[in-house]
Amino acid sequence: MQNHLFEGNRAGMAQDILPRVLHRCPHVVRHGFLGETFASGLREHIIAHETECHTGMIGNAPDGRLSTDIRNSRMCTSLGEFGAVLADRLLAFLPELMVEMGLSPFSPKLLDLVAVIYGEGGHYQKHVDVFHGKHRPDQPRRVTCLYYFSQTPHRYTGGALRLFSLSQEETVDVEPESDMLVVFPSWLPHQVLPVGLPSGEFADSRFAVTALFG
Ligand SMILES: O=C(O)CCC(=O)C(=O)O
Ligand SMILES: [Fe+2]
Repeated sequence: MQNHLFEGNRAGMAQDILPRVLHRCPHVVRHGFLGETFASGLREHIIAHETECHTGMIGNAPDGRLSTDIRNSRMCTSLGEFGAVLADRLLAFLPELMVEMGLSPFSPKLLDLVAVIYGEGGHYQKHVDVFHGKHRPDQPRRVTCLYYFSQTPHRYTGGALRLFSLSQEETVDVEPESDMLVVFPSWLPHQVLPVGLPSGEFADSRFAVTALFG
């Protein structure tokens, strides 16, 4: 009898909860997250540190060879005071953002924070952020926060963030704006659509900070 009840509940859950998880792209968008002064200050900071922005590659070949096939972007970890301010604000906001996405709140810990710059030919193929690679298997990522800080209207082409539901049937395209925050669970598949940079100017690139919490 108990088994029947359990089976019944499980079937109910599958009908009720699974489709909502499978076909949803849980995410939160906040326009004007830290103010234009912060966004333009961070932009000027990164432009001044252009020489410290290195091409970020991913080892996808069996021999661990790095390539720009999966991801073509430059990364900068020298965010100065901007990084600390952003991390603090995100830590303060995350509990309410989790509730807004319908996900369980947790005590977030900052795992990674990096500025990512996409110029001509920049892109990031569909991926999830959950795995931290073989170096830190003990710290799975739970939430991805993206803070965009290219000037609006932007001078690059393309570059939308595409979110996919787990079923792959639903997609949401988010057009980055200056001082905009986007948050989603790190298990959600997502992609950066190809970027063009007609001016060729580093200052006109697609700028974002990726902050990962676990
Ligand atoms: O910049 C974006 O819109 C997404 C970047 C991303 O997926 C990542 O850094 O893991
Ligand atoms: Fe990602």
